Parts: sequence; structure tokens; C-alpha cells
Amino acid sequence: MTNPIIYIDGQEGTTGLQIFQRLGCRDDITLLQIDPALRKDTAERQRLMAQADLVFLCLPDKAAIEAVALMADMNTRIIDASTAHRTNPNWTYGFPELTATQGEAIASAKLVANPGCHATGFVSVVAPLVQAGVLSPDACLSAHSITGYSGGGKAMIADYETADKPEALTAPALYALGHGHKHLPEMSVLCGLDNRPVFNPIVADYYKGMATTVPFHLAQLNTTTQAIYDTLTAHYKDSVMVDVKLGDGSKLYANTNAGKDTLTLHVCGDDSHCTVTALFDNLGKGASGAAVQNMNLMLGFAETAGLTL
Ligand SMILES: NC(=O)C1=CN([C@@H]2O[C@H](COP(=O)(O)OP(=O)(O)OC[C@H]3O[C@@H](n4cnc5c(N)ncnc54)[C@H](OP(=O)(O)O)[C@@H]3O)[C@@H](O)[C@H]2O)C=CC1
Ligand SMILES: CC(=O)N[C@@H](CCC(=O)OP(=O)(O)O)C(=O)O
Repeated sequence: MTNPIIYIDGQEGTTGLQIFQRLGCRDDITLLQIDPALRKDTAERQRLMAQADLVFLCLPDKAAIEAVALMADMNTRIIDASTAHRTNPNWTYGFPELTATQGEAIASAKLVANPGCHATGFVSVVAPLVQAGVLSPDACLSAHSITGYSGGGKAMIADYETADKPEALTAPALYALGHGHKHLPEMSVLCGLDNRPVFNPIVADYYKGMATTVPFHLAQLNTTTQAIYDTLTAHYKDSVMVDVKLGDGSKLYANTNAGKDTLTLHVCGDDSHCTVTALFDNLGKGASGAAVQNMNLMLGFAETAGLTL
């Protein structure tokens, strides 16, 4: 059997490089590489896209939309890491753990939209609870999500790693306070929520790793911490990438799963209050690790089980 041919468009960016690191050592695929001097040359990119069975797009949204247009007449399958297509009904959302059938849908899809990093954390907590009826679709939810600065790509990495970094960047920074964060549409649509959550992302002075927390007042939901834990445990029982723990209230560190492609849900609560925190890597299950997991499903390879880089 011949190897599937893969091309990473945007390979020199943060997400593209991480996908390359995961695939560069594999002998069951053939990786096309563009001449670095031509990496933004449309004709050369299109030539490689036409040769590939599957293309990863690791580009800003506008460039990703343009790249999809370049492949309009090709049979090439696409995994887009950008925000551009995540709620587009012609695309399959690349979170295989979303439902019992999402992995199969990804496996047979031509167009897969890789989830946003913050959205991955939120959807991993909320979607199973809505599906099980523990949360009503009209629930008004909030979430906060702490990320390392690599989540902002090359430009933000440069800001944080410059020798004359401003003092302000040594402290965690709240952003998207205008309540228009670009992951809100996918959070609402994929969870089946009627109401846009109140979402507070926070970027801090460390490279990678995320903690996305969804808090619940149990009286409003008519449920218990144990029921939330049991629902999430049942939902992820067959997953190799997601596991669920009942927390004891001790500290959680946002970089716990940095360097891994797995996601861990910590359910912490008492009789009245509960938080569920997703710990994962923005570059792992939040981007490149998820993209490779989706590629494995699309090409019929066994799922990567907790790959550690
Ligand atoms: N970083 C993260 O944790 C996550 C990122 N994503 C998404 O993945 C995508 C890539 O992000 P990220 O890797 O962080 O971004 P980067 O800025 O690190 O990388 C983007 C790369 O795309 C290149 N590029 C831009 N325009 C073109 C073009 N027209 N043709 C070819 N290459 C082009 C850039 O070139 P140059 O080097 O010259 O700037 C750069 O190398 C984005 O849509 C982002 O939102 C998704 C989840 C998490
Ligand atoms: C720290 C930081 O800025 N993070 C980015 C999210 C990175 C990501 O997931 O981006 P995509 O939606 O493009 O995939 C942000 O919050 O906008």
C-alpha cells in the first residue's frame, strides 16, 4: 500500500511546526515540504496541494479561506486549524469526542475544521452535559480560560520573548473583554446552547498549557457534583485522549498537560458549587495534537494515544 501524501500549508508557523514535529518521524505517511523561499508562492503551494491526499491549513483565517479556494477543484481532504470554518455546516467539527458518532463523521469527511483552543476546553465540559440533559440548552453559562502565550502564534511569542519585554507582560492579562471572542460562536453552536457564554480568556507569561474552567451553581441546575462527574465519566469512557477526575480541591496548574495531546477534566465541588476544569495543551489537544488525531481518523490510522512531545 502506498503512503498517503500530506502537505502542511503554513508549516513555519507555531501550529504548522508542531504538526511537522508529530509527523516528521512517521514512516506511514509521505510529507511534502515546500521550498522555504516559496512558502507564500500561490502557484507552488497549489502544486503541492494538488499532489497531496490531505492538506493541513495552519494559516490566519483570511489565508485559510484563500487556500480552500485554491483546492476548490481538487479531491484533496483538508484539516483547517483556523477559525474560518468551525460553524460552517459544510465542514465537520474536529472534536472526535463530541458525540458517539463524531469520530466516524471525521473519518469520512473531506473538510474538517479543527477546534479553537479555548473552545476545546469549553466544549469538552459543556457539550456532554447538554447532551445528557444535565444542562438545559437555555443555560446561561460563564467560563474563564488561562492560556500560555504560544496560543497567540508567532507574533505573541515574539512579544513575550523579546529581551526588553514590558513589565506588564509578566502578569496575567485579561483580554476579549468586549465579549466578542472569536471562539464564542463554536462554543454555542457545538454545545447546543441558546445563549452565548460570558467568556473570560486570560493569557499569562508561560509558553504553553491551558486551564479552561466552567463554574456551576448547582441549585440553578437541579443537579449534583457527583451527577456531573458521572455524566462526564460515562461520556468519555472509551476515549484515549480525554479522562475525567474527581478533584479534591487542591491547586490545579495550567501547564499540567503541556507537552501532551491529552485533556484531563477535573470536577471539583460540594453540595452547592461545582467547577469543571479542562487541563490540556493549547498546542496539543488545543491545536496540533487534535489536528493529527483528526488526520489519523481520516486516514484510518489508530488514534494517537496520549503522545508526549
Ligand atoms: N497557536 C495556537 O495555540 C493555536 C492556533 N490556531 C490557529 O492556527 C492557525 C495558525 O496559527 P499559528 O500557528 O498560531 O500562527 P503563526 O502566526 O504562528 O503561523 C502562521 C503561519 O502562516 C504563515 N502565513 C500567513 N499567510 C500565509 C500565506 N498567505 N501563505 C502561506 N503562509 C502564510 C505565516 O507566515 P510568517 O511566518 O511569514 O508570518 C506563519 O508562518 C491560525 O488560524 C490560528 O488561529 C488554532 C489553535 C491554537
Ligand atoms: C493567547 C491567544 O491569543 N489565543 C488565541 C486563541 C488561539 C486559537 O485557538 O486560535 P484559533 O481560534 O485561531 O484557532 C485567542 O484567544 O484569540
